[in-house]
Amino acid sequence: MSDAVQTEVPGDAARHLRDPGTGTSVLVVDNLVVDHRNRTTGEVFRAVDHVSLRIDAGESVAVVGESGSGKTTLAMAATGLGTRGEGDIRLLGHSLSTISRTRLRRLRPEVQVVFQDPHGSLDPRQSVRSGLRELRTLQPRRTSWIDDTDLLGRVRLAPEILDRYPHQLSGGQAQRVCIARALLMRPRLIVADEPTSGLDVSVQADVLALLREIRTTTGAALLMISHDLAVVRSLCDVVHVMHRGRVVEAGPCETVFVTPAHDYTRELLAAMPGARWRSRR
Ligand SMILES: Nc1ncnc2c1ncn2[C@@H]1O[C@H](COP(=O)(O)OP(=O)(O)OP(=O)(O)O)[C@@H](O)[C@H]1O
Repeated sequence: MSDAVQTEVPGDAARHLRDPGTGTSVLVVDNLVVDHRNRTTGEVFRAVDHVSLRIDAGESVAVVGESGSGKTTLAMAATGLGTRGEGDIRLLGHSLSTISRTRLRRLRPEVQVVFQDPHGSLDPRQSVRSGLRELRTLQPRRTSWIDDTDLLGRVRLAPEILDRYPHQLSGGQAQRVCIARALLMRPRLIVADEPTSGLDVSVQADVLALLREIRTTTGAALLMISHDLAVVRSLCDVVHVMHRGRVVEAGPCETVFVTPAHDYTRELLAAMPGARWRSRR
């Protein structure tokens, strides 16, 4: 597999993609193409168009772009959770095109996804406690490192939450429960798909701080999907800017936000002036 470079990724920003793999990559995506077919008309829509990216252990990588640019399709295909597509994907050292179903199943707990709608991610019929019990039954060894009370403490929730059902939780509490469930699995990669956009502004910063803390304390890599450059700025090392299925610019956040090379990135930044960085030098 080559370390493919998007030809349209400019100058220094491409360096991250050109660097040879260090052997510690949790995810390497090479030239991914994903098409969606409209079931009624049969029309094919290219949602991801020859995209490459790499996430090393402990690294925090963002994919930004407006709604419909293909971010979620990319993340789901790259982690083996969505439409497979064409191209080479190596997840935790395994090629998704040749991996056996059994091995992929074993790999699943290593990749945890936190979605935009926390209530939609939780089973409404299960209390928090019974939801955690179910995960523990499925993965007894992996989950034995922490008890429920300490786990909730890690996401700053009181033990009383254990006996609540999803409808009895605020959006922020429900998202913390989702993060706790992900954390329980001791994942090597957390995919956060717009994890704060469904939440009140007042709790968004808390959830971001929590994700940052979890990254630091567990060493898990993070793939952050967002249309919000301020969120990316607060959490990520590297950003890939997606536009109509293609990565138009990629590189360290500071480089991309201080000296954006592509018109589309400049438009995104102009729409959100607070996200623009001044050089730290
Ligand atoms: N299952 C599907 N079938 C057909 N088209 C799809 C399917 N899933 C996504 N699409 C289309 O693919 C394109 C990319 O969608 P995707 O959800 O990946 O974008 P996104 O950047 O994550 O957008 P959003 O932020 O709104 O979720 C969109 O035009 C969407 O309508």
